[in-house]
Amino acid sequence: MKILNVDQIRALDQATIQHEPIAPINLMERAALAFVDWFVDRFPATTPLKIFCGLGNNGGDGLAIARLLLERDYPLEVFVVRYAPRESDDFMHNHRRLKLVTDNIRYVELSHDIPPMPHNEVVIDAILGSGLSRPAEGIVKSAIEAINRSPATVVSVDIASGLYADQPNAPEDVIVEPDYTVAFQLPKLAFLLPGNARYTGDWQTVDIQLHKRFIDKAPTPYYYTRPDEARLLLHKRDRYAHKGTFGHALLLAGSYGKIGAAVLSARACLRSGVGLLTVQVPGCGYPVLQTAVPEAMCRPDTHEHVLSGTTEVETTSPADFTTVGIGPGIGKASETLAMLKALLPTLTKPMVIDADALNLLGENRELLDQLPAGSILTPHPKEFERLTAPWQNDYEKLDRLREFARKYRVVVVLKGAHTAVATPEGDIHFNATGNPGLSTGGTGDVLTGVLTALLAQRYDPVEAAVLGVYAHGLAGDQVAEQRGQIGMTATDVVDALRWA
Ligand SMILES: NC(=O)C1=CN([C@@H]2O[C@H](COP(=O)(O)OP(=O)(O)OC[C@H]3O[C@@H](n4cnc5c(N)ncnc54)[C@H](OP(=O)(O)O)[C@@H]3O)[C@@H](O)[C@H]2O)[C@@H](O)CC1
Ligand SMILES: Nc1ncnc2c1ncn2[C@@H]1O[C@H](COP(=O)(O)OP(=O)(O)O)[C@@H](O)[C@H]1O
Ligand SMILES: [K+]
Repeated sequence: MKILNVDQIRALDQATIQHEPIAPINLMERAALAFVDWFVDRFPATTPLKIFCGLGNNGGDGLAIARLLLERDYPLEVFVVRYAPRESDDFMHNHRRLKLVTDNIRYVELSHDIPPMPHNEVVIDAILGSGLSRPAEGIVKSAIEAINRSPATVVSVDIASGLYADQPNAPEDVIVEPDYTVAFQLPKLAFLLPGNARYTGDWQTVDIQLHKRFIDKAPTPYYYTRPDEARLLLHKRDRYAHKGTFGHALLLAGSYGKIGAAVLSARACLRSGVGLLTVQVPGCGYPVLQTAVPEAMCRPDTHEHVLSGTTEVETTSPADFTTVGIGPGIGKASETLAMLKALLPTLTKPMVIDADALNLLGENRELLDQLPAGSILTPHPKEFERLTAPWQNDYEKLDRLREFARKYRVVVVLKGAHTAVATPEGDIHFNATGNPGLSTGGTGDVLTGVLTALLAQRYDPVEAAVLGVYAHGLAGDQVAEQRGQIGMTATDVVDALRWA
């Protein structure tokens, strides 16, 4: 699913109006109906409502929503926040329509016009939408502050009032902090950024049948992966396949005290369809790995505590494996850095790089040029910062991410809520699955195993990253459903991986 910027959304609106064709006021009605369909499923018709409307089209939506909810017998009051002398045409049209069915419209011009909003009420926020062009001030600011102070449940129409859809807000900006946002058709880029979590609540999109061909043609670097889109990426298994079909992966993982990372990664790799797996661990990890993961072959490093790259019995060289995954639990010993330096120039096929392997790259940036094209890097934000430089805000972070992926021709999986997968072409795919239960040690090691398995099966690296991140988050969601987020462990996530 594409994410469009505000100018494109405006153009999309116009394209729908012209090509369908549909009158603007009827498109607004369709949007209001879609909101109301969402709303009535969640809040019974006895819920007292206060609907705050601005003077633009977001306010027009609010007025139409008010009329449609009155038809469904909700007890409600409408508050028009009158911050300017100018109203949009469709606002005025809906204002006239609403006045025909209720006298309960009040005007908020001064602070004392703002009503109390007790905890049993629902507030619908339709003050400002995607047309926000400057920070909220005056009575708009006061209304937003009052909404945020109130214990009522808040639902924002299209986007929280005061939040920019595709550019950074200043830290001092006053923005509605909703419990829910119901957005029209497409998510806004702002919804996917960690700094905006307070300003989106639980957000959803509702379909208002905007012009599909316009969306298909609109250029954008930003995508949001829906479950059906992710599932389409899954390769079918050939009836006559054998284990060679699914590749032989080499995982370089673990150090003294962190052999568990190697175990988790190896188990996840095996649960993600790899044909054969060899794991190289420091000598001390050999009995652990052979016992915990009997399906994997194990080659012990000659070094007892860290990876140095040499093995007792010289076997296949890393370059001869279908792919290599490196990083979970490896630490940053000088021997391990030496191994990485020797390894990179020998590899040509895309590989997976995680954890301390990324930190070693950050400290030895000349190595970045040696990464095989199409490799997948899986930093969390701190690791990504070590690879680049600190950023001022989430938008700058996205720019960094796109630049980095383009410059080194790699796929960067920036982990966290709505993990962002940046491609060598400079696109970013945001993930929809996962939950804060995954914020527990070892889940990143699991992801490395998953991605290594997909590269071994010869998935295109971008598809591997998008699909792997989706499946990993989905496993986390399944665990959360069965046993809750708080008790989730990385092992649970491995066991919940499903590929169907
Ligand atoms: N696109 C779609 O698919 C559909 C969109 N729909 C709906 O339309 C909404 C977008 O509508 P919109 O463009 O009228 O924007 P909205 O935010 O309501 O008001 C802008 C006005 O407010 C003003 N203004 C700006 N900042 C301000 C501030 N801080 N304080 C005070 N004023 C401020 C601004 O002033 P100006 O910048 O012109 O000076 C302008 O006059 C969208 O979110 C959705 O709800 C649906 O109905 C149908 C399908
Ligand atoms: N709040 C969250 N929502 C969704 N996914 C999350 C959240 N917190 C963490 N995760 C996921 O959990 C994993 C954590 O990886 P990482 O930080 O490397 O941990 P570790 O190194 O301990 O395994 C990543 O895949 C990340 O996307
Ligand atoms: K709003």
